[in-house]
Amino acid sequence: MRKSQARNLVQAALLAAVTAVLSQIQLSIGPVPFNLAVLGAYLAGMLMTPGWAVISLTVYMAMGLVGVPVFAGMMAGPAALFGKTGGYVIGYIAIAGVTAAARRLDKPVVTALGMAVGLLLCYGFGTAWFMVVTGTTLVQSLAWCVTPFILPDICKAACAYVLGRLLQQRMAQAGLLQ
Ligand SMILES: O=C(O)CCCC[C@@H]1SC[C@@H]2NC(=O)N[C@@H]21
Repeated sequence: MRKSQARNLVQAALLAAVTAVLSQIQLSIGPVPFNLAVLGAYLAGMLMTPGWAVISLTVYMAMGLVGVPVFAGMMAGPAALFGKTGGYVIGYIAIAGVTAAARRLDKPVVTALGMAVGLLLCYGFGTAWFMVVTGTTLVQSLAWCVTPFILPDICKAACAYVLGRLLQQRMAQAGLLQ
């Protein structure tokens, strides 16, 4: 295995682990919890190529699927992934991939747009999944799955942008950035 590939693997694993930890910083505010997993997905997008960002969040999802308690509230297993909030976990992969693809163009506005598109995809998967699993109407699902999170999730995106830029600079100095 080439050195750069090994480095990418380690970074992807680290960001999956960071997302797992951030996912546990949560508040139960209704059927969908508030947590910081989205921040982990954004950081993966800020720090890795699109392919590796997608791999990182897929590893996060796979860890949860096989029983590692990485989902919100230390949940794990197929029942958790296919439960009412499982759609967001697919959405994290979209956030990481779209953010990373937008960041490649190296324009703050494009990165912000990519972050917004990723979040919309995450909300789309999360809400559709929630509706299918619970049989809730669209209006009620949006009230539970999207409305309470818009402002906090924008703040998470802004934090990830600032933190990501700082880490990018440090990683570039250390020769770790692609
Ligand atoms: O069961 C899980 O691990 C998924 C939890 C999903 C929480 C979603 S992610 C987008 C939105 N922002 C939050 O803080 N909570 C919801």
